[in-house]
Amino acid sequence: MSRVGLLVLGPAGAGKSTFCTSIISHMQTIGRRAHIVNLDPAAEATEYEFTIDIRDLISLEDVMEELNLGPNGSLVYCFEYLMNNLDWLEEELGDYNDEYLIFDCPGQIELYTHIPVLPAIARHLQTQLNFSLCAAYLLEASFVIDSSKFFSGALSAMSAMILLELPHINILSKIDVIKDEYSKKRLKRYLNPDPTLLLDSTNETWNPKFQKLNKTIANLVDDFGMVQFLPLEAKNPDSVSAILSYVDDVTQWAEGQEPKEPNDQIELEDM
Ligand SMILES: Nc1nc2c(ncn2[C@@H]2O[C@H](COP(=O)(O)OP(=O)(O)OP(=O)(O)O)[C@@H](O)[C@H]2O)c(=O)[nH]1
Repeated sequence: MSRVGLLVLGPAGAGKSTFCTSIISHMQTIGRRAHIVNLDPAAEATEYEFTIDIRDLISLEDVMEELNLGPNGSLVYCFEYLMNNLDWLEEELGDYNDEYLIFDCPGQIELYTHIPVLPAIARHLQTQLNFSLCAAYLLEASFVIDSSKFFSGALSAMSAMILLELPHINILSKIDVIKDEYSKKRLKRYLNPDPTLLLDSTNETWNPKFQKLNKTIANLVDDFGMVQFLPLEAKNPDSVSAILSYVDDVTQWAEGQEPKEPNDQIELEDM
């Protein structure tokens, strides 16, 4: 039986660590064992202790100080160091066989959208350590409910999806922040959006000379089927549970364990 791992990705402040701790709470409630693997060498303490912590291998502060690098260069160095010391990760993961491992990743999305370090680590987890992995890409709902920002968010999510080549779900986080009726209506439109329709409102506000480019991007997003986002309110156990059951479906479907394509949309009313 393979081990299950969820890679939690997304820009800084999208709510990744909060989501990870909410998963642990949920798992405790349903009597399933889960652990956080912290892959952020600059992480701050969270409600739950990290079971495995990259900072036991290397810390961002040390790299910045010793190599005189800035924060981003140091982060890349830390990941390359991890890549060259995968036996450390292998040893740390050794004892957790039938448990759920949640990999909390750094918010510097270039680690999974530009350079192939995290994809290489994911590949190692799959091929050498027998993991079934799924990637959850978080974007803040309040950021995305604007057409031009939607496209930039969707492109970053798509870039991660293409580089990682993992079963992938997109999540709109912090939906509880969206309170007024007008924004709630907009949110619904963005959970299962039609990129070509969103294009119309983008073109209204953008310089006409970009219309052809906007159309090409909308078609690209449409073609890749990057059109579904799941709503998340991290402090709402029903919301976390709905996402985890979706993750299970996506992972099992990708593994060919269940001939069922997970395409049922989680409705805001379900939560
Ligand atoms: N209202 C609300 N706030 C949230 C939610 N999830 C996270 N937050 C808040 O958003 C802020 C950032 O959350 P984090 O979980 O630290 O975000 P992160 O993506 O791990 O951030 P980095 O580690 O910097 O990449 C914190 O103040 C959280 O309390 C949510 O569902 N609702």
